[in-house]
Amino acid sequence: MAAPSDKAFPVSWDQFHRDARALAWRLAGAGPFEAIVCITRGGLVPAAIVARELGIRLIETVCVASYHDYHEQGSLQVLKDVAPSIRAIGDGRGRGVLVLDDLTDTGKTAQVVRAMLPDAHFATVYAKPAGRPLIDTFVTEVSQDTWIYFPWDMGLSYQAPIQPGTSG
Ligand SMILES: O=P(O)(O)OC[C@H]1O[C@H](OP(=O)(O)OP(=O)(O)O)[C@H](O)[C@@H]1O
Ligand code: HPA
Ligand SMILES: [Mg+2]
Repeated sequence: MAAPSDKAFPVSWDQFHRDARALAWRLAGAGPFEAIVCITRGGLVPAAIVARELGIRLIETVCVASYHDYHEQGSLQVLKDVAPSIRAIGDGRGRGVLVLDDLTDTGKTAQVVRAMLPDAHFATVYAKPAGRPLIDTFVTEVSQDTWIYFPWDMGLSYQAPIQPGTSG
């Protein structure tokens, strides 16, 4: 389970697009990739952006769920495996396949997918130190006690002024 986070790292759509595009620039020299496997659901968003930038049209999902409640990692469940046709790419161990997720935190999700595709190239937009060794390419590292707030989980809301006792 992820420790309750002290720090918040909010990411806007604009920032996420820029960071995902920066990831695509880094991946451009690491291929060629025949297919993307995105880890749902968070991996669907960077997958769309990276696929567009790198001209990849063969997109597969592996469906993994672990954080059932906010901040709490429950038991990790693989709801849908990688299709045999994608597993068969390259040497049958994932060479030539790009695995994408929005972030790695404890690294447990990446570890489960790495067991399916050991030679695939693993990439995330954000990485925390515990998950970092599992990932080949990422853009921004944040500390383990930081919680990343993605734009698809947020909405506009009132912010109290910094100075206590004053109104906005
Ligand atoms: O490195 P870990 O500690 O395993 O955590 C990282 C995973 O947790 C989140 O997914 P989550 O299981 O919450 O599902 P979601 O993508 O559907 O939001 C995130 O999108 C990563 O896939
Ligand atoms: O920091 C995080 N933010 C959003 N989802 C997550 N899932 C694991 N860690 C995180
Ligand atoms: Mg996820």
